[in-house]
Amino acid sequence: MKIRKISKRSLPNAASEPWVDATRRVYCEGEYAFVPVKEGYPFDGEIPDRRPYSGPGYQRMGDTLLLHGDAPTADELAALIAWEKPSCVIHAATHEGVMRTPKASVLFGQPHDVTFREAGITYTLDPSKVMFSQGNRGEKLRLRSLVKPGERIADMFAGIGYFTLSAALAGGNVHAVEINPVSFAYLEKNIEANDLAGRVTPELGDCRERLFGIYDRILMGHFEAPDFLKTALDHAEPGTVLHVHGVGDRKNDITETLEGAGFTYIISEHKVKKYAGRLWHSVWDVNLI
Ligand SMILES: C[S@+](CC[C@H](N)C(=O)[O-])C[C@H]1O[C@@H](n2cnc3c(N)ncnc32)[C@H](O)[C@@H]1O
Repeated sequence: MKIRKISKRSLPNAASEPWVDATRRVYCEGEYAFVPVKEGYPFDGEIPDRRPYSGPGYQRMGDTLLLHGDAPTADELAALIAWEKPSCVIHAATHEGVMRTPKASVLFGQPHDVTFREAGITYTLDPSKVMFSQGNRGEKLRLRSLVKPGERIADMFAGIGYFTLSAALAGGNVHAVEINPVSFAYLEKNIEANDLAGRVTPELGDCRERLFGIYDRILMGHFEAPDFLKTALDHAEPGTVLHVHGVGDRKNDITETLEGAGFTYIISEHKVKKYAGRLWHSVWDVNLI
């Protein structure tokens, strides 16, 4: 690949130059950027073409990469590090227990807090300590489109603010309950960072004991959420909407609990993301009528 060697600082100015081959990636080392040059333009030298990374999928969070599923081979890991130049690579084989704590092994570097933006929201977390799924992005955006300003909302499983921040950004007043003190500390940080302190009341504890009064909308972003539905219904009335997450087919469990509690309802199912094998992570929207 033909390149021109320029300082990294002048990279933004160079982006619109006619000689830049924008179909290839710029390679950076230290203070310098090696910018691919189009055919027919002067160049400073040639470097070997880098083969695009083609190993297992990953999430980038700040300068840290997170892989799920099977651990990468040594060659795949080396290729990923060469391609992305992260400061840390973490493999989370699975998430454990009710707190959904990552079962993480560090493959490269030292885990640390990372800050990144997703759909206009800033998140800080340490991916080796708490979970974050980019697969929930569509559901967060859907939630944002549903929430109306001033709604009283309970988030029973707030985590680091996965759904709380989206609901608050849309104008809801969110009571955000989280049982894990590590996640809770990030939740508080993320509320501040997004200037949402006026709209979110965070509370550390078990949602089965912490909900208070009646809500217009109840967020139940946990795979075992159908088992918590009775608690949620104690804080609901006709007009309340519940978003009950689960893995596999939990619709019958949900409707049985609703009918047992004497509610009439409309229920609709939305797929969030593939979970494992043929299983889906879904959310059932329940409108109480
Ligand atoms: C955010 S994670 C699940 C996220 C998302 N549904 C996913 O896996 O794609 C669920 C959160 O609920 C919290 N949690 C579990 N049981 C709880 C309880 N009884 N009360 C409050 N929070 C709880 C966990 O600590 C965890 O942070």
